[in-house]
Amino acid sequence: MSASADNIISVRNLKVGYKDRVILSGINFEVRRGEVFAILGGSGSGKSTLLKNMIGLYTPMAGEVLINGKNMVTAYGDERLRLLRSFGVLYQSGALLGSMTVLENVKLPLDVFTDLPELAKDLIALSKLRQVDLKASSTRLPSELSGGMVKRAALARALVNDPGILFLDEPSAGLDPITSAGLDALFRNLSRGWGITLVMVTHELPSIYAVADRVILLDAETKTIVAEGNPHDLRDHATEPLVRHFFRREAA
Ligand SMILES: Nc1ncnc2c1ncn2[C@@H]1O[C@H](COP(=O)(O)OP(=O)(O)OP(=O)(O)O)[C@@H](O)[C@H]1O
Repeated sequence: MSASADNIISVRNLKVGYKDRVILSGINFEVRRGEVFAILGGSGSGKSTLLKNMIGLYTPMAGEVLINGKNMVTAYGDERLRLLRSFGVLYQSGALLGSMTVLENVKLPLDVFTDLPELAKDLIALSKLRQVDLKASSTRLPSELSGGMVKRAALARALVNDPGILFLDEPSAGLDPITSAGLDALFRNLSRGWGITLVMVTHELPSIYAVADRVILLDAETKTIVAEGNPHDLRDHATEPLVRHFFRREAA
């Protein structure tokens, strides 16, 4: 089997930053189909910047982001649109529209990208709400939901186009540990049960150990990746002080 057959995302020699300020360079890694991949690092190490460059919100200074073999950086027109539709994104805030019900929020991408009849859109959106265990709240407004429920509703919306890849920016930010653990279980189910590839930015160690198959650790000082691998292996076997410290800071 070729090394690339299982890779759904390849990041090659990526250099990212703002104006002429380089935040990260020499970034190389692969994300394997179906895995939960976490981008880790201290505050300001460039996790969100890397994610935003991967999903096409920013243009890298150099390098490639291949998604299903297609370069996100240079894709334009219909090819770019197809690439954008091949993944979902869960933003940190959830970004639900306050004046719309949960169901209407989840349907939004179908309104934009398809001309399906309303009934079909309702059925698809309801099936996604069931997938995240939120079907009973479909007629509620976002203001009537808890923080964890807002995340689930936003997740249903990110899943509504049946993406093969889901990008998540700090999905547990601001949630209590129990709600956060519930979301982790949902992420595991999306990966193991539905075969969706998850790429998440996080610094919640319990979540990392609970769901991530592989991780990269970014470092603001050297502006690059300082460790890559399974988080349990890195915790138990890493010898570099910086890496040991990151993975053991809260571990028993
Ligand atoms: N829009 C922007 N314009 C200029 N500089 C930015 C912008 N966004 C982030 N930065 C800078 O880029 C660096 C990396 O920020 P980034 O938000 O990617 O880090 P992070 O690892 O996600 O941090 P955190 O965990 O605190 O969210 C920081 O020095 C930050 O000040």
